[in-house]
Amino acid sequence: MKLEDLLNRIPVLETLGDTNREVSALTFDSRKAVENSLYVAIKGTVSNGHDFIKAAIEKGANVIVCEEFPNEIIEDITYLKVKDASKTLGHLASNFYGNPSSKLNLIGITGTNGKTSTTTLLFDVFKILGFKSALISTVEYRIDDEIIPSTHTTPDVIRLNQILAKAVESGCEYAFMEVSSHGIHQQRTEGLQFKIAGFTNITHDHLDYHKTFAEYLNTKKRFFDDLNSDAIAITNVDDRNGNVMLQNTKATKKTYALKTMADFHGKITEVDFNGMLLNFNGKEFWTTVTGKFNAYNLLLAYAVAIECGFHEDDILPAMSQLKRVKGRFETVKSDGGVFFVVDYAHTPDALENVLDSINEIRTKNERLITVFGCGGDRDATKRPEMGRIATRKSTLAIITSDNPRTENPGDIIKEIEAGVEPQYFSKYTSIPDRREAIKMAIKFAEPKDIIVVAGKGHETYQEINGVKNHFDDTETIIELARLMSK
Ligand SMILES: CC(=O)N[C@H]1[C@@H](OP(=O)(O)OP(=O)(O)OC[C@H]2O[C@@H](n3ccc(=O)[nH]c3=O)[C@H](O)[C@@H]2O)O[C@H](CO)[C@@H](O)[C@@H]1O[C@H](C)C(=O)N[C@@H](C)C(=O)N[C@H](CCC(=O)O)C(=O)O
Ligand SMILES: Nc1ncnc2c1ncn2[C@@H]1O[C@H](COP(=O)(O)OP(=O)(O)OP(=O)(O)O)[C@@H](O)[C@H]1O
Ligand SMILES: N[C@H](CCC[C@H](N)C(=O)O)C(=O)O
Ligand SMILES: [Mg+2]
Repeated sequence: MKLEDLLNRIPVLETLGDTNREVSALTFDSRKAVENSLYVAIKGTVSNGHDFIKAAIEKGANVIVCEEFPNEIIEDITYLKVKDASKTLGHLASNFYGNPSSKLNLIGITGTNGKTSTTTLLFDVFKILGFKSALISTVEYRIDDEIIPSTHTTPDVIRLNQILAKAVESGCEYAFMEVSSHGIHQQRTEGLQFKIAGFTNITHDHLDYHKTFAEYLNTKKRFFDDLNSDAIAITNVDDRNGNVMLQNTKATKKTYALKTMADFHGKITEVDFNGMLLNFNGKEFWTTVTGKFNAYNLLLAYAVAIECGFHEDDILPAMSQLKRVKGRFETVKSDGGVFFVVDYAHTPDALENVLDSINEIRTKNERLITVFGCGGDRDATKRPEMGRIATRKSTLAIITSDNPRTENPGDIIKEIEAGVEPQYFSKYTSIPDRREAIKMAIKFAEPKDIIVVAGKGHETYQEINGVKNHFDDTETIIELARLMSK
């Protein structure tokens, strides 16, 4: 593509060198620069991309976009100075890939919990309705039936535009994507044109990165602040910060709730391990997707589908056919009658919701055993809170490991234990090896008891010191339950 076309509507403060040249590719990583590519120097969390300008040129980049010109200016290279390189990258990526986000209906979902669930439910509903869509999620990226492995919940803006361009080319009319707070903060969604933005909820997570809850909240809000006036913003007004999200948006505002008045109002009529009987805006339907929190995800998906122009008489029957989302309140019943719930709850709020959902369903004759841990190199303040919640809400909590990464598993466990209240000291035990922890839960369980294995959901690995060893909660449960004939 011609550099002059690529720069269409992008403000440049100062130019050195010739702008009449072809650009073969875009990159923000010097190691991935190729012949005649354009390298954008970004100030990151660990290093500064400006230090790699020379390395990018050595690999073939001949256009450099940066916030400060380097000391050494090389002949035949074009240097463009911009105010904000990250922001500029977003607009360059959109231009380079032909502005794909404006050629389909892009729907972004943000919030602490429920993004993967809601986007996946939407992708599945639209498939049932007969539409081809793209999905960008923590679990996987999809272009209709094609599955692309996921690296980030919200990938970088070049990758995003690549996927969206491919989706447009494949005839997708919709794209459902998760918008993480890291993604917003690092401007990975810059330049994308969202048709609808949805908010699930906001609770404690990622304070290692955002430092304070106020900053985390503000980052999420920025996604709505940046929407165009022709977009639609849908928020959960049962969440105490639901309205905050829409304070400064130019988009049309819509609300959904189970507890309060809202444009989209839902009610749970019945809920058990097999599914839920729900009532959305006065119409009842049954779904096998269960767990109280999933009523919120389904309601947001319903609101999005209505705002896309579909009729409730088409949406609700499609919702009745939905399957559960991988690793989100997935249930397994062993031959011995023990009930397992595998769930990706890795935040205090998510764990509380899962345990509350089960406690509302169970008759209390059965015991609830919770196996969980907390990730290493992630927000450590979640740890004591999760320890407190698990012991408060279960008959027995077994504290174990969940991706220790570079941390010592024993130290993480100690931080979780520190949150257990004295009256519950007898309600927990700690077993660092996750397989052994699940084994202990099964040994302890009697028919009809419920074992929740939380934190890893769909994950198929346990990450220790940069190595991802195969580990799958569901697989381990099935194997151990069979071996132990429970
Ligand atoms: C903390 C964080 O989010 N880091 C992301 C960030 O990297 P960074 O800012 O640390 O990059 P850096 O190492 O400081 O480098 C700065 C710049 O120099 C460039 N560089 C660096 C070295 C070199 O030799 N040459 C070079 O050009 C880098 O490409 C970069 O542009 O930008 C990179 C490119 O987009 C991301 O891949 C990277 O994600 C890391 C791997 C990551 O683990 N991120 C997680 C925390 C994340 O983003 N998670 C969220 C939310 C998860 C959820 O709760 O769902 C997600 O959306 O996945
Ligand atoms: N609407 C919701 N409200 C509260 N908790 C939820 C909700 N939806 C899901 N959860 C809980 O959060 C867990 C993670 O759900 P999901 O993967 O959909 O969230 P996410 O926002 O994509 O998370 P991540 O930040 O890891 O991408 C679920 O396993 C469940 O325990
Ligand atoms: N996207 C989240 C997922 C956490 C999942 C949990 N299993 C862990 O490793 O902490 C994160 O990277 O913080
Ligand atoms: Mg997710």
